[in-house]
Parts: sequence; structure tokens; C-alpha cells
Amino acid sequence: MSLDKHIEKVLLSAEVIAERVAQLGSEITSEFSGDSDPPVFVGVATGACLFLADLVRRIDLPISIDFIRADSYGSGTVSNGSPRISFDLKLDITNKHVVLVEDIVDTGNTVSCLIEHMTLKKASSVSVCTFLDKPSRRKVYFKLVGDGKFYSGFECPDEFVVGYGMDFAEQYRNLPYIGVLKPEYYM
Ligand SMILES: O=P(O)(O)OC[C@H]1O[C@H](OP(=O)(O)OP(=O)(O)O)[C@H](O)[C@@H]1O
Ligand code: HPA
Repeated sequence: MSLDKHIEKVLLSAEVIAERVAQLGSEITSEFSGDSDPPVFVGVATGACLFLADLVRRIDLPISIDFIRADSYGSGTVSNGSPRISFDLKLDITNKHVVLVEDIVDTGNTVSCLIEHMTLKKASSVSVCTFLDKPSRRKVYFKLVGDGKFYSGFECPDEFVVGYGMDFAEQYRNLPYIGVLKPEYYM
């Protein structure tokens, strides 16, 4: 059974995604290229897995990579409003520049909780690089740390999207594009 049959519309093709990820990689490389201390890229599991893998291959700097996990959606499409860190960093980020790599910033609950967490761990700056930004759904406004910047691949319409790492009930992460499911599959 092909996954494509579950998709009502494709919002971003694999080709468009690849082009934008390459641009983001160049932008972040330029931003940190004069810095003697290259950043730690922290992928927010599980959703950012594909974006992180593609993005870091476009960064021409001696970076480190780590993962963190914060869950708030369970198997549904609505945030429970209080993300819980269920898997923490392996690396010490004290006095390090951190680039938090997210698949999507929606209500802002997850990224806000993670920025707070990185602040407590004494990162010298925290930037956010999100593949999608859904500002129409924002509930929490977050402040970046130090010289941190906000990088966004694309603005996402107010729809629950899947693919390129993003799931509905843990499915569809492996789609190479971003799409919206047919209504009968959001159940
Ligand atoms: O801005 P927010 O409303 O907090 O939504 C964004 C977060 O929601 C998803 O994570 P989820 O908790 O579903 O875990 P997952 O990455 O394992 O899918 C997504 O990967 C982001 O981390
Ligand atoms: O639109 C979305 N799709 C998948 N996961 C998400 N987490 C927050 N918003 C979304």
C-alpha cells in the first residue's frame, strides 16, 4: 500500500526542500565562520531527524551534533501545552553556541521549553533553525539567547502537515516531501 495514496496535497516537494536546506546551510555557515568556537547542532527528536541530517551536510564548519527529545503531542494533532524533556543531551554545552534544529515551530511550547533548558545549561547563545514555522498557531513567544538568531525554511499554513520527519501518530515521517493527509487518515 503506497503512502502517497494517503496524501491529499503536496505542499513542498523533495526538490524544493533540498534547495532551501542548502540555502539555510550556507546562511548558518557564513554566520558562524568568523567564530573560533563552532556551534553544537541539537536535533529535536524525532521530528527533526531528516532535516538535521540534510542540514548538517550543508554546514562547512567543524560542528558537533547532539539530540534532545521533548514530547507534547502524543499521537494526536494538539499540543498538551507542557512539553516534557524525555531524553537529554550527551554533550556539555556550557559556554557553547547552540543551534536548536526543529522540524516545526507551531504553538512554540516545545522550542520555548528547550531554550529555557539550554539557558539553564549555560549555553552562550541559542539559535533556532526550524524547517517549518507556523506563526498562525503561536501561543508562546520565545526569546533567543545571546546573539542567537531564528532561521526558518518555510512558513507553514495552518494545517497539520506530515512528511520529512513529521508524523501523525508516528506514521508518515519517511515521506520525502511535506503534505497534508486526506481527512479519513487523521483518525
Ligand atoms: O511548537 P509546538 O506546538 O510545541 O510543536 C512543535 C513540536 O511538535 C512536534 O514534536 P512532538 O512532540 O510531536 O514529537 P516528535 O518530534 O517525536 O514528533 C515537533 O517535532 C516539534 O518538536
Ligand atoms: O503540523 C504538524 N505536523 C506534525 N507535527 C506537528 N507538531 C506540531 N505541528 C505539527
